[in-house]
Amino acid sequence: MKRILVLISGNGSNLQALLDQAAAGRLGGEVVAVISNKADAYGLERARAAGVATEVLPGRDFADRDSFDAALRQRIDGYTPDLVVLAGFMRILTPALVRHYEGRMLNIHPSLLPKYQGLNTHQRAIDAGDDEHGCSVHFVTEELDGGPVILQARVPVFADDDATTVAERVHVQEHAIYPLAVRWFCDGRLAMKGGQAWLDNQPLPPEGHAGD
Ligand SMILES: Nc1nc2c(c(=O)[nH]1)N[C@@H](CN(C=O)c1ccc(C(=O)N[C@@H](CCC(=O)O)C(=O)O)cc1)CN2
Ligand SMILES: NCC(=O)N[C@@H]1O[C@H](COP(=O)([O-])[O-])[C@@H](O)[C@H]1O
Repeated sequence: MKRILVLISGNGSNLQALLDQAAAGRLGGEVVAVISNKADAYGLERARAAGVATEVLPGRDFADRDSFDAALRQRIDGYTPDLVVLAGFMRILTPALVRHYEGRMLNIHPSLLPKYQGLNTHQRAIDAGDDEHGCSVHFVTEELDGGPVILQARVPVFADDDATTVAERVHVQEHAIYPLAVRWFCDGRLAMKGGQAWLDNQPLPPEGHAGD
């Protein structure tokens, strides 16, 4: 059973999707701990309700990004995870930390990468007049939201949408594709090699695995 550690900063709906799949025996691994950089993250309640260990590491307790990441690495490694999953973890990670977990750290990003790296992606898609938007699961690399894409899901954007309605539509897709990508990793089907995502020993295209 692979050991999965999840990093959060907020609501934790993606964490909940992972917990639900794990409880149903469909994740291929167990969530061994949840670490948040925000003490008020509701995702911590979700983890506790599932009997999963939780820790809080407030960014404000550290003088700089390097010292925070050094402490975070120590906390993470204490759980000896096979996979580290960012699920709404809202901190940019230092190159040293990313290198330590490269190939075994995933992120869910609320856009069709490489479009809209960074924050505020739903409003940016609306402001651009996009009629399609979505989410991407990718390996985490030093380049912010620039890691190789594993899986994407698309949603329509309607004229009367706002950032909240688009976010709700994207969340539904996130909760489907993230557990799938994590399952692929836990089953030994997914890897990062030469800066590319590979599934079943085949390199994935830039947009990730095409839906079935
Ligand atoms: N080195 C990397 N770090 C992180 C990656 C990555 O691919 N490489 N993915 C992000 C996740 N993310 C979007 O998916 C993201 C998270 C946070 C930020 C950001 O600008 N954070 C600010 C603080 C914002 C806040 O506190 O609200 C910061 O850290 O200064 C951008 C994108 C996770 N990290
Ligand atoms: N750049 C990172 C980022 O914006 N991630 C996004 O934060 C949300 C977390 O929701 P959750 O806490 O309910 O899982 C998700 O929509 C995820 O794509």
